[in-house]
This record gives sequence, C-alpha cells and structure tokens, in this order.
Amino acid sequence: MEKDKDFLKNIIDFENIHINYEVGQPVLENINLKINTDEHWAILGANGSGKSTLIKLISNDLHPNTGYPFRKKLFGEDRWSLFEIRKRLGIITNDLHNHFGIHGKFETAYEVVLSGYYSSIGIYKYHDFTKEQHEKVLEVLEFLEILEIKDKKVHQMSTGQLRRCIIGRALIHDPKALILDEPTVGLDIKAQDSFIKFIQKLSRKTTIILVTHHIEEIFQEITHVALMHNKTIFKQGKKNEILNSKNLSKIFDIKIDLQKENNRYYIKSINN
Ligand SMILES: Nc1ncnc2c1ncn2[C@@H]1O[C@H](COP(=O)(O)OP(=O)(O)OP(=O)(O)O)[C@@H](O)[C@H]1O
Repeated sequence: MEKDKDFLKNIIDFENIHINYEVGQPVLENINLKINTDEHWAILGANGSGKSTLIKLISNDLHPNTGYPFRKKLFGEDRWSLFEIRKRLGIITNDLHNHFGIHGKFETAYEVVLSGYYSSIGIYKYHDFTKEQHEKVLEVLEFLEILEIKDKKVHQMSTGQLRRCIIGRALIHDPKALILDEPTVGLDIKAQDSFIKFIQKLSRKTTIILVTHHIEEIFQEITHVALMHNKTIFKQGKKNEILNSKNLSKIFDIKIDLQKENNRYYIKSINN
C-alpha cells in the first residue's frame, strides 16, 4: 500500500548521489532531490553547473558512483527498463531535437509523433499501430496546435514546430512528467513567449521539470526551484522562498537584482 502511494506520488527520489565521468573527478556531489507529481520544478544553474549531467542521471544514461551509499528511485522503484522510463517520463533535450534534424528530416509531423509508440526515429515496416493509436496522434497534434502542419516534413519546419512535435512524441504515452531541457533555445522573442505559454498549458496535463539558465522562463505554475552550483544542488524548495537576488547572485557568480512583476521574474540589473 505504502509502495503504491509512493509510485503515484514520487517521480524522483534521490539521496546522496555522486557522479564521476572520470575516476577522481566528480561532476555531481551529494545530490538530494525529491520531485512529486503535484509539483512543477525549475532546475536553474550556470553553464557547466551540472544540469545536463543531472538529466542523464534521471534518464539512466549515467549511474551513481557506488562508492557512496545512495538512493535513486524513479516512481518509487530502484530499477526500470529504459523503455518503461520513456513512457512515464518524457525527456526533451536539444540533442534529441538536433538528432531529429539530421536523422529524421524526411519524417512528417504526424510520423514524429507516431514514432513515440516505439521510441524510434522514423517509422519502419515492422511497426504496427492500432486505429486508436492513430487517433491519439491527431489528438496530440491538435493539443500541440500544429494539426495543420501534420504532413510537413522535419526539414521544412521551424525550430518551434519541430520542438512541439518532439514533445508530442513523448505525450503519446501520457507521461507523468516531462523534463524540458532549455526548451526555448533557438526561438526568437515572440516564439519564446508563445512557447512558454504552451508549456503552461502542458503543465495542466503533466508535471513539468524545466531545466534552464533563463530566469524569465520561470512561469507562474512552477511551484519549486532547485539551484545548481559547485557540482551540487545549492538550494531547493518552494519557488517563492528560493528565487531571490542573493541566491541567484551566488549561483551565477555575479551581482543580480531580481525582480518580479505579473508573476514573472526578470533581472533588473547586473553588476560585477
Ligand atoms: N562526457 C564528459 N566527460 C567529462 N566531463 C564532462 C562530460 N560532460 C560534462 N562534463 C563536465 O561536467 C560538468 C557539468 O557539465 P554539464 O554539461 O552537466 O553542465 P550544464 O549545467 O548542463 O552546462 P550548460 O548549461 O553549459 O549546458 C562540467 O564541468 C563539464 O565539463
């Protein structure tokens, strides 16, 4: 019973996780992080602070250093197959976006979303889909507000359109959470604004974990923030308690005057 409750509530439950790429060179130290389904998080940190490494830890592409006692649970379980994880947790990175731009450029928007069922890049002869699965693709494209480009190929799409398709590919499974790694990279100001509004809409469907170094992207529905600094999570907790000029100045190593207006944060001034 207790386990079922954990399964429903805890997406991420990490304690004392250390990661090394090379022996004796830690890149993440003492990571403690708990993310629940009724929360939305922003993970904020400067370049090189370890955000991508943290995502690789969550996606099981990197494993904790076993020299330390640790806990690494996803959805209340210690062990997951990669395929199962992909169904419960959509991870949208710019690497995936670029990969589609190169290896999936002749796929249509429809096919990109459909390929989510097999977590593949492209649709192959042996892939088999039910009528319901095809209907779901149309439903997802409509939710993404890109139904009208369903026959457009990846190489004919704008950055924002392709990113929505890739999110759609994850949404096909109705994931419990979506990790969005710097989702507005390559978008102009208007496209950025519309993309953030789209993520706000997504947040009504699933837990959002937004990984970014842009404070302005932290939208109203975000409830919690983790600040990465010096190979670890320097501070974490409720957004209103964590996001302030002092903490941001520390993690970005520059004096920041953080302000808030209409429930959005912005940097008023920066001083060395
Ligand atoms: N494959 C690797 N081998 C060795 N060290 C690595 C490797 N990948 C990353 N690192 C190091 O790990 C640290 C954290 O890097 P990471 O890419 O996780 O930071 P980040 O916060 O995602 O940065 P950015 O915002 O620039 O993408 C950096 O010091 C980086 O040089």
